[in-house]
Amino acid sequence: MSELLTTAQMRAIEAAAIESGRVTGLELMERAGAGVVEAIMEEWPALAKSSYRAVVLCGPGNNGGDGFVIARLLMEREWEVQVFLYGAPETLPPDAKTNYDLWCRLGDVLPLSEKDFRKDGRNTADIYIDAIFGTGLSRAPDGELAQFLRHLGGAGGDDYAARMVSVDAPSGLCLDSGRVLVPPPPEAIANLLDARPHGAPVYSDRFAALTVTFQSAKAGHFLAEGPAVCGKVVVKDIGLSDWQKRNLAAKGETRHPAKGLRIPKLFMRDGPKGDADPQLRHLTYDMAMLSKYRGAGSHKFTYGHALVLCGAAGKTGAARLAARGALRIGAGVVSLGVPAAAMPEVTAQVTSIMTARIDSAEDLHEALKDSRITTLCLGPGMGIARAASLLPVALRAKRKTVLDADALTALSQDPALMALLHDDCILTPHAGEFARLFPQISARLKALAISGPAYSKVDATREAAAAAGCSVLYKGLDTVIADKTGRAILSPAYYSRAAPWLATAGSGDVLAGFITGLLARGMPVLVASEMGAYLHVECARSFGPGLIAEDLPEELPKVMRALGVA
Ligand SMILES: NC(=O)C1=CN([C@@H]2O[C@H](COP(=O)(O)OP(=O)(O)OC[C@H]3O[C@@H](n4cnc5c(N)ncnc54)[C@H](O)[C@@H]3O)[C@@H](O)[C@H]2O)[C@@H](O)CC1
Ligand SMILES: [K+]
Repeated sequence: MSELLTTAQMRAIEAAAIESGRVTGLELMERAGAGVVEAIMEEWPALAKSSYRAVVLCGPGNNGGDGFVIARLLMEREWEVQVFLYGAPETLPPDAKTNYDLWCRLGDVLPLSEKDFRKDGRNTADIYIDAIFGTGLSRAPDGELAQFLRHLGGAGGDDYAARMVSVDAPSGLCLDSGRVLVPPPPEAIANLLDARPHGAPVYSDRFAALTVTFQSAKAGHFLAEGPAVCGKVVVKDIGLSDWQKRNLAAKGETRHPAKGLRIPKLFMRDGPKGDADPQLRHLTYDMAMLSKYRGAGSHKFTYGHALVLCGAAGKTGAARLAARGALRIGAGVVSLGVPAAAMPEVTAQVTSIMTARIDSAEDLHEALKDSRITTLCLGPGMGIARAASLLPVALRAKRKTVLDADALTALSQDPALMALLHDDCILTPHAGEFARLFPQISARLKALAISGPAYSKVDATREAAAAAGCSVLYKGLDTVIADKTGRAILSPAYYSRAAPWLATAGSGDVLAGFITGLLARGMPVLVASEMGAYLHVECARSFGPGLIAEDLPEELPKVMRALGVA
């Protein structure tokens, strides 16, 4: 598990390092600039072999300072370098000003305007360095600056992305939320053409080929539009790990010792955003959890009995998928709670999964007298009316409970049901279900972002979990899982973990099943949800294109073996 930092945390860590006297801001800036040059040469080895032309676009803060360092280091490699500066040199912060002065001994600086850039910069460089804004972006750029950034982002038809290297972030991207703060052109707002998710039809897609960030990735690289605009993200160590660790330890948090164990690449950050002194917590889990609940000679009920409530005849596939997922991931026993009329259909399709006739709330009440049923799953293919009628009994039973699909719609229609949610529930909405359950939170997330740090999917999921009084897994390529205390985990299916073929009918049902199975094995809700989401993507990646939902549970044994699960 690696942590994502917020921009405030990054600033705090940098400040602590500088205060310690062991490193100066100027040294950090030099390391950052050198890290970017190194990343460029690693990405395009041919560029290391000769001298080329670079255009470096510097902004008014320390991101711009990094830009001056990069310009100087490239010139030392005998590159031809053209530098533009947005803003006045006198107002640069001290370290950036020092590097500006150093650069001025080597070359010119042109004021950054779209006109000058078009004249002197456009299409003339092998590499463009975008060092306009990094973690300090505090509001939506406007006027000419916004227009220029849109131009860089491809709005005018020029495409710089293949040669663009962004320092820390594509300028205009909020590194806390992954939202592009650059507003759409006025005419697009006027015409309400702003139809893209997160309200930013701004950068045509990819802004940069490569984004080089420092010390640790930031949440914005993985959320919302971040992955689309960043290209590839490379993290360069600038020697702040001592302070990063101390920053965490100071909060009384410890990292789980992952001795020799393979830790899945998951990203997590914690603590209320915007805090002067935000918290980062480590979730103490690793893949050993998957082995932990499997002991030789144990009885099947040791691993829990999960009950998946099934829908009407003709609609039972979704619950069967969930049940299969729960069984494959290691629940000891999985039963489907089936209406009488659907029983022939279900029994014709399942073998190791048991069935129980559950037509009514009374039937469910009876079934739950069996205390060995530790976990419930409601929603997939259930039908809203059946979900609404079974939910009161299911929720009052206070078992570990996964609520998906129709159960979420039923919940959203009845505040009395929402009030029954408890600590051991996990809601797994996609964006549409999330909007039905939490309309105000969803509207805030979709609104045009005008200041940074912008409201993020992490914020929204935390707020939803607090409002619902249980855990929430907000699905998407940037899945976020949060519990009501604010612990949050980002489980992205991006970059090296991209699995576009996971967007297939029934895939969400299998995810609900995976989480159900892990809960049945005794894992805490947040851990089960996170691991379920992680394994879900791993199964899709392992299977590859052509995947259908049925394949996901069947891929699990291979994935778990590869992860070293005993
Ligand atoms: N934090 C760290 O540990 C390090 C940071 N470094 C660099 O420093 C950057 C952060 O520097 P800063 O905090 O100076 O922030 P930035 O350089 O990202 O931007 C801040 C400047 O932009 C202005 N600004 C913000 N939003 C604007 C808008 N919408 N329109 C016009 N002006 C706007 C601010 O007024 C300020 O002048 C990082 O992204 C990174 O590139 C590196 O030098 C190395 C170490
Ligand atoms: K930048």
